[in-house]
Amino acid sequence: MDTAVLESRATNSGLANPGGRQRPSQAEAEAAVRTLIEWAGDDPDREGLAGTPERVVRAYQEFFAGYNEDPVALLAKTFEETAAYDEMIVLRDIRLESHCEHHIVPILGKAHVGYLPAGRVVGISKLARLVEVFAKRMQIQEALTSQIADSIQEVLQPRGVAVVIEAAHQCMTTRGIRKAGVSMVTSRMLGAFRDDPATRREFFAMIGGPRGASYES
Ligand SMILES: Nc1nc2c(ncn2[C@@H]2O[C@H](COP(=O)(O)OP(=O)(O)OP(=O)(O)O)[C@@H](O)[C@H]2O)c(=O)[nH]1
Ligand SMILES: [Zn+2]
Repeated sequence: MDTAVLESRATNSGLANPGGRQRPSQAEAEAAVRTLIEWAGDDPDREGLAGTPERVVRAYQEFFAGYNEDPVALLAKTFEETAAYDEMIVLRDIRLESHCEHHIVPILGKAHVGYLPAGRVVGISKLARLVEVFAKRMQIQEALTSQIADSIQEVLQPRGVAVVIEAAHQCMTTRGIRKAGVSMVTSRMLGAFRDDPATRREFFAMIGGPRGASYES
């Protein structure tokens, strides 16, 4: 399948970079941060805060770098010389740092990604990079989970994909209801992982089952 077809399929599933709209300039973004500082009740011109708008904008560039990345291109390079390996491939305990789209505060946790190859495999680091591409956007955990699984299914067309995410939402732990220690668990099972209970069980055995919040929340 050529890249154009893959790109259009990814776009149809809402996977492509949703940017495309005209972005404000860096100066406009810094001015917005300055407004928030004033709104919070502090003086943006005092020494400690003078460089803060610029620093916050730089931090946002890191937090939201995923809008500049293309998940389809990331998975495009595959290998077929696998000695006919056709068992499950699982990358577990991928550190996840995202931001919730409702409050723009951190979501911290772990992702586990598995698939059953159909002839070709992808470099294992690419699975972790794929998690990053979608995590470094404003997210809800359900969409993040689906986007990771769906892009692997669309691009690699394996016999199945499984994604599990366990994460703490700081919008629940540090504000609002303030329930520390709560984690949210989401999963997306496609192909054999959805249809075959034994495959699903094998995957959960390989990731050790959702193991609770062993990350900082
Ligand atoms: N389903 C889902 N909900 C999320 C996620 N991240 C944050 N939320 C929730 O999104 C909801 C937003 O609800 P609102 O009532 O609009 O916002 P709010 O008044 O700040 O809500 P509280 O957090 O309850 O104070 C909250 O219940 C959050 O807990 C997520 O990844 N998935
Ligand atoms: Zn939130």
